[in-house]
Amino acid sequence: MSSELTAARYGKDKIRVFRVVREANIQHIVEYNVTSLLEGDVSTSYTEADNSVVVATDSSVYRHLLYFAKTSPHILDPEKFALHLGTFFVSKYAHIHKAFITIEQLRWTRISVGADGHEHPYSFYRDGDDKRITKVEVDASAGKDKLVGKVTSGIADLLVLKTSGSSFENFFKDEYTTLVPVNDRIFSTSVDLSYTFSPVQLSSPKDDRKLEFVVPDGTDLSGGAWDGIGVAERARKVTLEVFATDESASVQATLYKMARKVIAENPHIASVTYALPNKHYLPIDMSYIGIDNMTPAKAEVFMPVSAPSGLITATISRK
Ligand SMILES: O=c1[nH]c(=O)c2[nH]c(=O)[nH]c2[nH]1
Repeated sequence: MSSELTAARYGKDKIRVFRVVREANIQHIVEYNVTSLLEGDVSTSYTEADNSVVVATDSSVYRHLLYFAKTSPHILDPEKFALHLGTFFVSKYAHIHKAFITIEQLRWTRISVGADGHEHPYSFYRDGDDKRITKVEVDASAGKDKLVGKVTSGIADLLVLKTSGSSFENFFKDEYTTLVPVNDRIFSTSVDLSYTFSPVQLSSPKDDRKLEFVVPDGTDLSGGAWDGIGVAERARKVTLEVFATDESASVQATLYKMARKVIAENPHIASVTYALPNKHYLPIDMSYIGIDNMTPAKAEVFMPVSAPSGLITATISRK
């Protein structure tokens, strides 16, 4: 039998880090779960037990992440922070050619206080279980002076439900069809969204603490236009608004409207993928006691079904 190593990637997973940024009158926080993985000329560590090529996951990967959490000017901005960290890894280590940084950001929202409901400068609450996800690849395989940053971000676990404004009719029917068409039903899903930015060319930081973003035409986007935080806010808002207001003919049709709007509102987004489980809530048949709970307008008692669910996915790309 013969075999060979065809892929290898290693690093640190489930790194939990919390950072406070203190300004004179306000404090900012982020809580991240980070995965930081490296690829490069490390095959002998697997095939010959040669640890000399291993940038140890503790001493380098984890300790550098902590150092960057303390010093990076981009810590509050997950896309830029991940690009900064990835750029550092592939720049510092000659034999590391790719870095893969995944950041899951937990929600902390400012508490509103007082009669005017103003935002408190240093008190926060968890206002949702959904996470903001950023996946960054920094690719130095074309050369250490030709770094490319590939960024996909999105949302996970955004649980939503509407009690009307959703139908499912006129679907394909054959001898297996038992599903009854409905013009009004509960629609619930746990939104999994990811959107891909156009790749960015990065320059290796001469000073660790800086990171220049340079797009192919030479325009410096470090200031505003390439705005991961803004995209994330708009994408979450569009997702919730379209979900709430669409007269949904199906999960498929609503998904498509959401994705098109995310692309229309965000010029740097090249494609959008949604994965939407159709979390079924089944009306209970109460005809045994003479009560109509099955016609859509009279359906009030439902059984939430945890499994199975439908799963509707699609990718919509900019033309
Ligand atoms: O919105 C829906 N899409 C489907 O593809 C489907 N299939 C199904 O049984 N119910 C639904 N609902």
